[in-house]
Amino acid sequence: MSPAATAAATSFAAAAATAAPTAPSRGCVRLPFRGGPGAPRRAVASMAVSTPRSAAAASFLERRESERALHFVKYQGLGNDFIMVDNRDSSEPKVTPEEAAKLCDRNFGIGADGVIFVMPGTNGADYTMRIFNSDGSEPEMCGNGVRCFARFIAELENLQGTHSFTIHTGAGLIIPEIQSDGQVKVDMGEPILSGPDIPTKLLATKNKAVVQAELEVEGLTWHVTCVSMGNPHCVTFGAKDLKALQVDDLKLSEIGPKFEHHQMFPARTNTEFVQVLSRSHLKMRVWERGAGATLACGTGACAVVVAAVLEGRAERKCVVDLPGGPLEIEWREDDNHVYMTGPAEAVFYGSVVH
Ligand SMILES: N[C@@H](CCC[C@H](N)C(=O)O)C(=O)O
Repeated sequence: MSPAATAAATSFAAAAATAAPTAPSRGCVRLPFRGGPGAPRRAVASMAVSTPRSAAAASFLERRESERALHFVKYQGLGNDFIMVDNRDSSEPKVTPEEAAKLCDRNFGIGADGVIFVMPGTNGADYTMRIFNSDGSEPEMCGNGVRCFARFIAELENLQGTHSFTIHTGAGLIIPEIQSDGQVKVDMGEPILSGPDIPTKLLATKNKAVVQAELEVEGLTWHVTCVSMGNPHCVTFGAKDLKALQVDDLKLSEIGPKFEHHQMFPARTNTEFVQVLSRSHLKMRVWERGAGATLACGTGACAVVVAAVLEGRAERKCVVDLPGGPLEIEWREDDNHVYMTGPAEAVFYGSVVH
């Protein structure tokens, strides 16, 4: 994927700026916003552009019509942003991990925390979700991504109102439900607590789970609880001999990678740093495996509530504040499933040529 083959809205802006004036009845290149300020940016064009066309406009149109054009919609869930690709016609992702990394680059590409593919269902599920992180690695699951996925399906299938889907993921079957207010509630399944299955080499400390285990990072002994929501998470409320974490004070980009690549995590790890505001209100920052500091992490927020319950710090139903906004998380006692509720919205439509 050539970095020069930038998002269509960018190319489109250039094309529109240089296109010769046209009579409205013959069509015009219209830029791009429909609806109010909150409405998604849509690179919308009436394509009957009258001659003469400028070179920029011509090359834009050729690229747009090329068979190699990849159309995408950018979605975000609490600022965790994804390039969504309609991949319903194939079980092979339309872009490679290397291309995904380039697309996610915030300077030389579109910019995103990951690329998500809507694929045909497998194992009886309605759809399959695959995702590449912004470094090109492939995680098993993505909580904010699955909310975006549900809203993207509704858009593709032109569905209005409440709907739920079964989605096959690397973490098993995940069930998002679009609610009447547009929020998406997701049955995220059961947390995995056994060390080798997370995976972590840290030894179990409590009923086969790794709870408040000691982990040496940067000369400090951190207390960590490890949880998999299909993907691995290391949750910490602080280090020995330090007072309670003030998450805003953390130097995340320095400390985050030390956890991510720690030898105790053979598949690397996502790490959540958490401050307890009350027994039903937590505040966290996240360093994501393969994506770095992001504004939100849905699986991370679920892991945080599970860890807080295991450590006796919080109730099973909490609001979790992330830099991008709050998520409602509940770890239900009756079915052992974790439920996550939060927003997801389309913010940008475009195309790239690869
Ligand atoms: N942001 C996501 C998690 C994405 C995957 C993660 N980086 C990993 O490698 O496991 C979420 O909202 O859950």
